Amino acid sequence: MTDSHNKTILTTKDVRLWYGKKEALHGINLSFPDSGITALIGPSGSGKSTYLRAINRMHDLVDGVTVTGSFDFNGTDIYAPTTDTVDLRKRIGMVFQQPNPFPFSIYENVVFGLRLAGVKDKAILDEAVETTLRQASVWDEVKDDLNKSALGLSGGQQQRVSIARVLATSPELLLLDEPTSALDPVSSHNIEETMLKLRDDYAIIIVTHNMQQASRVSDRTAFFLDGNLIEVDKTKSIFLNPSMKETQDYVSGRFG
Ligand SMILES: Nc1ncnc2c1ncn2[C@@H]1O[C@H](COP(=O)(O)OP(=O)(O)OP(=O)(O)O)[C@@H](O)[C@H]1O
Repeated sequence: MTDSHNKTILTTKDVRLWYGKKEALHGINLSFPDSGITALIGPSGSGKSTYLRAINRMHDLVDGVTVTGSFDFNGTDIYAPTTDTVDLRKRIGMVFQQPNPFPFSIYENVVFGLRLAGVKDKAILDEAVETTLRQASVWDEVKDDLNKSALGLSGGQQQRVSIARVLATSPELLLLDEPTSALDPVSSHNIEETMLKLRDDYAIIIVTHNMQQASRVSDRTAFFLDGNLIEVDKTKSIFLNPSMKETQDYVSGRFG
């Protein structure tokens, strides 16, 4: 939750980002508590995903992107040249719109990051598999099929296995980029239940187009428009009593 005893896990200041010469983020100042869910909402092209991807340096993989500003993650300067991005992405896990299991067994998907980190002890791996699949609310559905291919699962199950894979490396922050937009309503509901289960133990940032989803799951909501952060507040305030006219227009469906 986001009450006053929360510590801040991430502080971003004056974040600007250019795709080539085009400035897509115009100076975002936004901080996040160490637990609870923050939803990023706003019309298409407002910069939500661009901002989210900047947090774990996903833009490093794309030519021509320039990022400036400060990103303080629990004392780590995310963009310092000495920051190891592999380690960073373990600490800041990301779940994408399309479930993206590897073409391996369910078990091997979940332990992928642990194996990369050199963990070999089968008891530790087994325990991580059960714990994270339970956290991701998919254990009961897959426990008898751990050695079967993850590609044989439904989209919703694949997405929850992807969440377990991210949880297995003990992240401090989870980034979810429209995690339910490719899923049917029942699978989306399952993912929302999973998020609600995780919110006390993890800091979670979710980009969503679905305003009902933002209002159901998030503690705080940040409204983006044209590469600017218009306002951030408790989710109830954003939906019922926003400070800014642009937010009011968006949440009442007047545009976007
Ligand atoms: N790889 C890219 N190259 C050039 N411009 C890009 C790229 N990705 C995004 N943009 C531009 O940056 C701006 C912000 O896009 P972004 O995808 O972050 O918005 P968004 O709010 O997440 O939108 P959506 O809800 O549609 O995903 C848009 O003008 C978009 O066209």
